[in-house]
Amino acid sequence: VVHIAAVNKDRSFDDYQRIYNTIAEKIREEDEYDGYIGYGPILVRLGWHSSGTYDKNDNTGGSYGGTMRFKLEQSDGANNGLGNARAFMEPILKEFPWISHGDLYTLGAVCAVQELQGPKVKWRPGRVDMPEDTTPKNGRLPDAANGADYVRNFYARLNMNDREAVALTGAHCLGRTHLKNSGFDGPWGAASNSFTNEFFVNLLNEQWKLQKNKAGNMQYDSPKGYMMLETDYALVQDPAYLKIVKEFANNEGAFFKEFASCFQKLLENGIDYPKDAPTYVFKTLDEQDL
Ligand code: HEM
Ligand SMILES: CCN(CC)c1nc(N)c2ccccc2n1
Repeated sequence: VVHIAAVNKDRSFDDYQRIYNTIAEKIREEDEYDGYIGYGPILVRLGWHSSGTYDKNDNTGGSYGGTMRFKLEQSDGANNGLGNARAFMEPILKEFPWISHGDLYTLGAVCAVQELQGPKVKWRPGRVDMPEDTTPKNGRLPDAANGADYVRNFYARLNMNDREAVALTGAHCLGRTHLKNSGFDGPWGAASNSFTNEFFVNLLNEQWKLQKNKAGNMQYDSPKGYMMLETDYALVQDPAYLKIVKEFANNEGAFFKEFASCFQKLLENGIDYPKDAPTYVFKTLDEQDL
C-alpha cells in the first residue's frame, strides 16, 4: 500500500493555525470534562489510536485514511471512550469541511501536546480520507496485560526502537484510565493535564504493588494513588528500557526532544511526502497572546 500526501495548494499555514486555535480555545473552554482533566489527554489518545494501527510490514493502517471515522474501527475495544474525542471534533469538521479526518485527528493531538505545555511537534498536512473497505481489521492496537517482550515487539511493528517506545509511553503523564473504557482504574488525585516527565519519575520513585483491580484486571498501584499498567511497568523490568526511563526521569529536555520526533513519526507512519510538502510548527495560544 502506498499513501502519497496530497498537498492542498489552496490552504496555507494560517488556515491550519486557525484550526489549531479553534481546537485549543475549545480545550480551554471545556475544562470540566472528565473531572476537570479536560479534553487534552483524550485528543492525544485519538491521534495516537488513529496512527497505532500502522503495520510497517505491508504499510497498511496508520492515520492517512481517517478510518477512525468508521464504526468498524470505533468498535475495537481498545478505542472505547474515544467517542468523546470524536464528538469534540464534530463542530470543528463542520466549520472547516476542507480538512481530512486524518489531518484533523493528528492536528488535534499535536495541539493538545503543545497546549498542555509539552514540546513543539512538527506537523504536515496531506492525509486523504479513504473508503470504509480500507479500514484495517480490529486487534492492531496494544493490550496492556503484557510485559517487555510484547511491548518491544508491538513498537517494532510501528518501526519504533527502544528509545522511541519509552518516549511514546511517556504520554501516560496525561489523563487516566477509566474502568468503563478499559477495565483499568486510576490514577487518582494527580492533576494529569500537563505534559511532563512525571510518568518516568513515578515509575522510579513510587512503591508499586501488582494487584487485581475491581474489574479483575492486574495493575500496579502505589500508596499515593498512582497506577501503572503492566505494559507501563515493563519499562522498569527490562534493563534496556530502564536505562532510558532513568535518563528521561532525570532530563525532561531529553524526553521532550525524543517525544517531539517520535510522535511526529508515529502520526506520519505510512505516508510518503512530496519534497514540496510544507512542514508546520504551530504557535500556542500563549505565544499569540490569545
Ligand atoms: C503498549 C502501549 C500502550 C498501551 C497498552 C496503552 C494503554 C492505555 C490504556 C488501557 C488507557 C486507558 C484508556 C481508558 O480507560 O480510558 C490509556 C490511556 C491513555 N493513553 Fe495509552 N497505551 C499505550 C501507549 C500510548 C501511547 C504511545 C500514547 C501516546 C503517545 C498513549 C496515550 C494515552 C493517553 C493520553 C491516555 C489517557 C486518555 C484519557 O485520559 O482519556 N498511550 N492507554
Ligand atoms: C503519571 C501518572 N499518570 C497521570 C497523573 C498516569 N499514569 C499512568 N500509568 C497512566 C496510564 C494510562 C493512562 C494514563 C496514565 N496516567
